[in-house]
Amino acid sequence: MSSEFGSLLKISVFGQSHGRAIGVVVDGLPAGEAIDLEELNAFLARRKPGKSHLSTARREADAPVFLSGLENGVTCGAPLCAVIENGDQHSSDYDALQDKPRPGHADYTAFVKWGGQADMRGGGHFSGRLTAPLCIAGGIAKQILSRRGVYVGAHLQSVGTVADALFPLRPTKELFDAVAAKPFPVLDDQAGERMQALILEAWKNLDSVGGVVECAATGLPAGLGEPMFGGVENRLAAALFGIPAVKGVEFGDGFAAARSRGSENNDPFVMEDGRVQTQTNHAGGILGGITSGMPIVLRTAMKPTPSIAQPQRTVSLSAGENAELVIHGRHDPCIAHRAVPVVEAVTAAVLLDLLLEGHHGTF
Ligand SMILES: Cc1cc2nc3c(=O)[nH]c(=O)nc-3n(C[C@H](O)[C@H](O)[C@H](O)COP(=O)(O)O)c2cc1C
Ligand SMILES: C=C(O[C@@H]1CC(C(=O)O)=C[C@@H](OP(=O)(O)O)[C@H]1O)C(=O)O
Repeated sequence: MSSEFGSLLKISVFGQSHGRAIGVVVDGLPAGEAIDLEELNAFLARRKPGKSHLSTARREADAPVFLSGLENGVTCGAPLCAVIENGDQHSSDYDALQDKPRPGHADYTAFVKWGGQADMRGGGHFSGRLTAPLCIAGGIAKQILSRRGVYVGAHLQSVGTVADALFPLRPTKELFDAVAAKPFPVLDDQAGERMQALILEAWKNLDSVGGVVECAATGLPAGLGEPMFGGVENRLAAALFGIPAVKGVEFGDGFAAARSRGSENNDPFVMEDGRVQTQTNHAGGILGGITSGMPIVLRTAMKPTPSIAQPQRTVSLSAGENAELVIHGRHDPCIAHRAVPVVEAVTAAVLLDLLLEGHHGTF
């Protein structure tokens, strides 16, 4: 199934942006885990639409209802199912798009694949809206991981050409919490101001802008993962590319490593506190697909929002001729800042799955 990922921890996301509800089934959660619903709701609120002029004007409560798997706030071992009702759909915004696919969105490919049956209102099943249930699963995974000393955090590393600082060599839980508490999730607030100005400038010009999310995970043991196709990078990348608008994933220095020398890029091993560690972390905590015990560091490149309000060239599918398209509706002028908790969620889900494998499904 294409909307499902995971090995022992299977996460299946369902629904369409303008359908009645969206939701998630999480199978394989260890039993007996208390889930702090206040903390989970605060996590979901970080992604929620309609909070400011920097995001889509669609307003949703994003309040999950748990149908199974959670009894008195504790996981019971059965598959957990949570749904979020959709409440603020403006489906008429999408009437004209049935015939004229939006450049950069999935309208055309969904039309080809599903023979014109695709529900593309609000992006349908391809919508960024589906990242809300993903955050339910990942928010739960984050709580289970943090109880075991594994912390996952992220920040907006760039918008357009404006860059935030990078995470330090050893990011702490306190740093992750501090960024998560900010209305705009950056390390350097001055860079954050410039990013926000850039997003507004793009929006005023009926345009959109892309960005990069940097994510790190600390506290993982060395030795998780498999070589070749079962590597930690492979597993993370496969899931991260499921987030709409992700067009690139890099680990450690990623593409910059290709411009560096071995003498710069190798991370020297040292004994510290009786453990093998590395002095630098160009590898992003993964060697040969297997965790080294250093923090995992990854970055996702988010493209600029495809739905922009300027006139664009497209085609009329019914007439088979070129056409012009002007999109009316409520869209994010930038996706990347709202994707920060989503990248955390997906990373946490994959890492919990990997840890469960090492512990035969329970730990
Ligand atoms: C949190 C989030 C919000 C998004 N908001 C919008 C939006 O308002 N308008 C839009 O056209 N695309 C938006 N997208 C991106 C589209 O869903 C995505 O580009 C589209 O489904 C095509 O998938 P692809 O870009 O991965 O190829 C959003 C994505 C995410 C993750
Ligand atoms: C609703 C959310 O984002 C939506 C993601 C999205 C898309 O095409 O991905 C398009 C917009 O949908 P609509 O036209 O219905 O307002 C966004 O608002 C959300 O993130 O919860």
